[in-house]
Amino acid sequence: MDKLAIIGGRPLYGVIPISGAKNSALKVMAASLLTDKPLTLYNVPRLADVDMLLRLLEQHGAEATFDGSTLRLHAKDIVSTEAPYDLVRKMRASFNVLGPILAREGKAKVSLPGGCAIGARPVDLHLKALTAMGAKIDLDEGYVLAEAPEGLKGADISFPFVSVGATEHAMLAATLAKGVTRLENAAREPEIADLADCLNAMGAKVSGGGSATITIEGVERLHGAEHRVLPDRIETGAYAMAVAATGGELTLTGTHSDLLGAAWPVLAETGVELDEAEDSIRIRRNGARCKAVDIITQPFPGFPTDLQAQFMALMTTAEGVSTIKETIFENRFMHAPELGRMGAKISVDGQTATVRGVPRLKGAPVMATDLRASMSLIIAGLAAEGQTMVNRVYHLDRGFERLEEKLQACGALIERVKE
Ligand SMILES: CC(=O)N[C@H]1[C@@H](OP(=O)(O)OP(=O)(O)OC[C@H]2O[C@@H](n3ccc(=O)[nH]c3=O)[C@H](O)[C@@H]2O)O[C@H](CO)[C@@H](O)[C@@H]1O
Ligand SMILES: C=C(OP(=O)(O)O)C(=O)O
Repeated sequence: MDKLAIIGGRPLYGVIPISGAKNSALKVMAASLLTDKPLTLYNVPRLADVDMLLRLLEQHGAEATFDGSTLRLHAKDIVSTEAPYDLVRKMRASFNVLGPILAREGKAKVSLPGGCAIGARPVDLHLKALTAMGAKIDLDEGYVLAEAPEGLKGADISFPFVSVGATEHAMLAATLAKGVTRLENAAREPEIADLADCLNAMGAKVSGGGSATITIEGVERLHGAEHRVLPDRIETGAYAMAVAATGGELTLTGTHSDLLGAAWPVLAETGVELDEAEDSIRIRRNGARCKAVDIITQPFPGFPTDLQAQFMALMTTAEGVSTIKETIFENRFMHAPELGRMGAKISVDGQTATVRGVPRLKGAPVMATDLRASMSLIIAGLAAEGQTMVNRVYHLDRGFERLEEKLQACGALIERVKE
């Protein structure tokens, strides 16, 4: 298992190009199963999760060609309606092939999903949405068996709470349903609007993507299209927090501040200097320590749960006491004890962590527990005095494209140790 060795305590200076968003790329890739015509996607990040989903799509019959960050997918025929455990268990988004296969073929058998172990993460809202559209759903030996031999039909679906995955799943399935589907209390994450744009380019009739009410008028068939994946807001926020922690100045290109929702004003409150141009943002901290700021994770446009771990790393050396409340996932503080190994003062009580800032962390061996937690350890390692060894970096490879290369170009001493 690879490790990352970091010698910390150096400021970051330079330019980091932001990749396409993993959490959008995976959903628009699943959309390719809705049509027998080619879908060309630009700005697709080369990540372990993308490779894993490609293997799943190929198993269903899609042909895939990757050229740089351009991915061409062509699911001319669906040769298998079954998504096996081994290809679905590692990643949440692979479950979203269920809706497209069911909508196109009238049946699907998909393993229950995996993904980061940050909570129970049931899929009841996904299944209720598909059931409301007329699917007959059974669970058997860890698989969801879904049938809709006459096709799916439009439905009014009101989600009891916001779910990104369930909103996307319902949108994907509803594009080919007979009649109109209305989603209430839909997730408003930027990736939802991106998926709606991609589906519309394919001939779907989706309106309201990115708002709490989404309407999908079903169409007979979808066609080929080209779509550019939006920038990764979590990668953007993570590098912004990295330079806030180490000091220095980074320009992040191919991204913009609107994607960060509440994380942008929160960063400003910590005292870092923020600037933005049309297609880039600049973050600078020289001298004074960051100030402690309290946050509560919320669905977009609130502070994203996927940046909570990275923000906690920043707060470990801030001036003052910060409280961090996690409201989306019940088990997403696994980085706290790891940060503690480096001298961070964090106490966790249920869903709230209290971080008492210390002037400096000290490098230590630490264990990455999930994707975003891993990035928090990288940030802490970059800011800490001495060497940090981050174990289990395969989590990072799921979601941060060319991480070492991007950081090395800005002066970080970070190396992959192959084992
Ligand atoms: C691949 C991908 O895009 N993953 C993102 C997606 O995950 P994901 O789509 O899994 O997250 P959801 O928004 O669905 O989850 C929100 C909450 O709803 C619960 N829930 C969800 C569905 C359901 O059927 N029943 C249920 O109870 C979850 O356990 C969680 O507590 O959004 C999360 C919230 O922004 C991000 O952290 C993940 O990075
Ligand atoms: C939690 C994440 O991924 P997944 O939903 O696949 O576990 C993530 O992207 O932070």
